[in-house]
Amino acid sequence: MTAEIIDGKAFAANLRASIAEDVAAFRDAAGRTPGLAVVLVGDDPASAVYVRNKGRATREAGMESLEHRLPGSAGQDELIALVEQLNADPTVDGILVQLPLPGQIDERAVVAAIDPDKDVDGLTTTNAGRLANNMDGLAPCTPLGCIMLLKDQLGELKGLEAVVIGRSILVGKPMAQLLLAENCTVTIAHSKTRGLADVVRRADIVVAAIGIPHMVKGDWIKPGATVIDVGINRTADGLVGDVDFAAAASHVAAITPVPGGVGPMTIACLLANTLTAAKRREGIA
Ligand SMILES: Nc1nc(=O)c2c([nH]1)NC[C@@H]1CN(c3ccc(C(=O)N[C@@H](CCC(=O)O)C(=O)O)cc3)C=[N+]21
Repeated sequence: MTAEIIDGKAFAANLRASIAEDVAAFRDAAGRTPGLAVVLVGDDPASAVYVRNKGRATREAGMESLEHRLPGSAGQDELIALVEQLNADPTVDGILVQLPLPGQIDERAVVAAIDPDKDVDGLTTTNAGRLANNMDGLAPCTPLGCIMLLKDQLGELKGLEAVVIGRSILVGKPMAQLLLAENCTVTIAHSKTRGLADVVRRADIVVAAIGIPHMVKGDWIKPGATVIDVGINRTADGLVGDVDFAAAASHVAAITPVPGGVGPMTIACLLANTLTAAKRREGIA
């Protein structure tokens, strides 16, 4: 058996094209263009590349990209003042503060300042609470993209055993919530989980979001399982995921590659969330 390689890049390209059509319809209905503000503090080169890619994708979808840069020495009050200015700006539908932030800034305080209805990263406690309560809100982009790939691959997810490895606020926890909303039986495993290999062996769906290159071994994964690899690790061998891809690919049903899997979906879902936020602000379904 050879695994199907899930083409996240192609799926994301289709999604972006369909968002671009919806953006055009939004512009006709609302008489304005949806806007995404991206805030970058400092000059970390990897963050600068991500921000540039997000800006390009935003414009390609026909939306306005507003980029704000603050020096790495910026204070927390200065950053929060910028967030509040963006909250009040009627042309801004989505606000993304690129993480991580420099050490002198409390990320939690900055995220808490974002208007939850513009929180296109889904990081505020309000949006986490909405997700936990099955209310309309904005869910984090990476888990949203993973769910789209899983539904496309498997159709109905009801009753499947899903194991999420990782419990971050950005990926692991919201991923588990979204899988639960799809009626999966969900286990969240993490660095302190005992017998991790045997926990993972139960899974029909494995979502790996640990941040350790090739930590998940091929023989941890049940034959015929579907594997979503969220890891993006820069190593001497280039960009690799959290799953030992070659070993898993021999017996799983389907697996996302790194790069070209989840990463492009994250950016496409950021655009989707921005359009969702804009429609809600305009009272368009
Ligand atoms: N507030 C905030 N929100 C984020 O969503 C956020 C963030 N901060 N900080 C950094 C991480 C990282 N991130 C990625 C998005 C897309 C790719 C992506 O498209 N990756 C390509 C490869 C890119 C490459 O070659 O480096 C792929 O996997 O195919 C990767 C990483 C979003 N992040």
